[in-house]
Amino acid sequence: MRYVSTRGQAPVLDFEQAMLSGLARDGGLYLPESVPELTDIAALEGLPYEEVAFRVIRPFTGECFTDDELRGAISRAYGRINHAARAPLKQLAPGHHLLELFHGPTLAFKDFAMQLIAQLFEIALKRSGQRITIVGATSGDTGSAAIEAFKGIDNVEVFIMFPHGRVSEVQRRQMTTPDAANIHALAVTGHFDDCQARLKDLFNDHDFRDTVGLAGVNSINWARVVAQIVYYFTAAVSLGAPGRLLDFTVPTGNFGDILAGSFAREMGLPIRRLIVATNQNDILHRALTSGEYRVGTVEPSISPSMDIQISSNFERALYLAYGKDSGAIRQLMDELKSGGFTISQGALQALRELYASGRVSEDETLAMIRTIREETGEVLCPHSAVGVAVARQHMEQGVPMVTLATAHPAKFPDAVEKAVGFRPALPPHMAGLFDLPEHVTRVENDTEALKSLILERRTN
Ligand SMILES: N[C@@H](CCOP(=O)(O)O)C(=O)O
Repeated sequence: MRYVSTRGQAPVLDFEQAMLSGLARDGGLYLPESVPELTDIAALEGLPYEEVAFRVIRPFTGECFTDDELRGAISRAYGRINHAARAPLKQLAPGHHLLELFHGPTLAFKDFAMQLIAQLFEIALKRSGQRITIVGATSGDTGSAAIEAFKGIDNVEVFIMFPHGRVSEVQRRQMTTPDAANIHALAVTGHFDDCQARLKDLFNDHDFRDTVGLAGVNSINWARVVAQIVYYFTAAVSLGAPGRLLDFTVPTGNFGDILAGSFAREMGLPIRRLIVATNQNDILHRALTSGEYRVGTVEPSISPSMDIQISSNFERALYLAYGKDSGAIRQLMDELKSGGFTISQGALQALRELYASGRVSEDETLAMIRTIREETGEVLCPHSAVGVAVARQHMEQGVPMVTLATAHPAKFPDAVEKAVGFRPALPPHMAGLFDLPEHVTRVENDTEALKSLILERRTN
């Protein structure tokens, strides 16, 4: 299996090289050259999550990992998800199902990919003896998942940038309280897009990149996306796939999770539509409805993990919609530097054949948390509530809808309390979170300052 960059000017790599590279050297994102078809989808019915994961991921890894290595990594990763089904499906209403992705150690869907790639990184680095520096940008959930997955792993130093004052207190404490020598939490002055832009600056400085052995664990890393394909299969098969069409609604910020759904469809899963659910930071909804991808100001919201305007993985969706024309993608990404671009009619039509979208205000999000609590007793996190609200706008008779519940409500107690009048309890393994000392460094939104800090702090 070979991986190519969306911008067409970086070396073609295998899975392990693409995983360890993160961003391609031409600034693009890696994608598989072709997508393997999963032939016997019906046979997945009733299999343990780990077995489905192996069957879905295996075709993407090529010769990079033996079957035993991959099975071992999967089993260690998902052994940490605190639910027998790993990604349980709950019925919210007739025809509407919630896919709970928050039973992992950091209570967000990010654990599904992060736990696995940490295992794969460890195998690869042990083999090569290479030492790497992971730098990540987070609006709240990716950072804590990365820290939890990579803390204490040999040969890996981790720096996570989060926007100062713009993540929930639980998310911040998850990143600042781990006391591991290889972890560095950085509170950046600015918003998530600033953090992600600085991250790309670091990758695009090839001298710095090579000096520190830079690696990325955001969903710019293809390995993140591939691990997230799995739960589309487990959910769909338990609802009757491949014999039944279905829709998924995905709370969306950086477009990685929903993009994974598009690959599940390419592999043969009968997904009719993937519905992008956004909060007031609605660039994706605006792009899909108007064809104009124009960057606005990032507005803080009660669903902070989706407070994103420049959605990294949309580049992969555009590459596919433009018929893999990397020249066109280079041109669009150039225009993005001055604020945005117009999607061509052909590409927009291709995108709309698969994606629909909706936007939910802050009040609608709170109202949906309340409504679902009243109707079902379930308490949703604000991101999942955005998803459920948009899903309800798009439901069609006879087509089951699955909404991804991306985080546990206890990560966002202020928003939940505002909606339903109480603060959900953290699970027992996180009970001491508010008593632990925090370790965090304040950093300006400045690439050179970041480089100096990383060079000074790294021990590898
Ligand atoms: N919503 C994310 C932002 C980064 O997304 P990623 O999927 O590219 O890592 C977060 O919570 O950090």
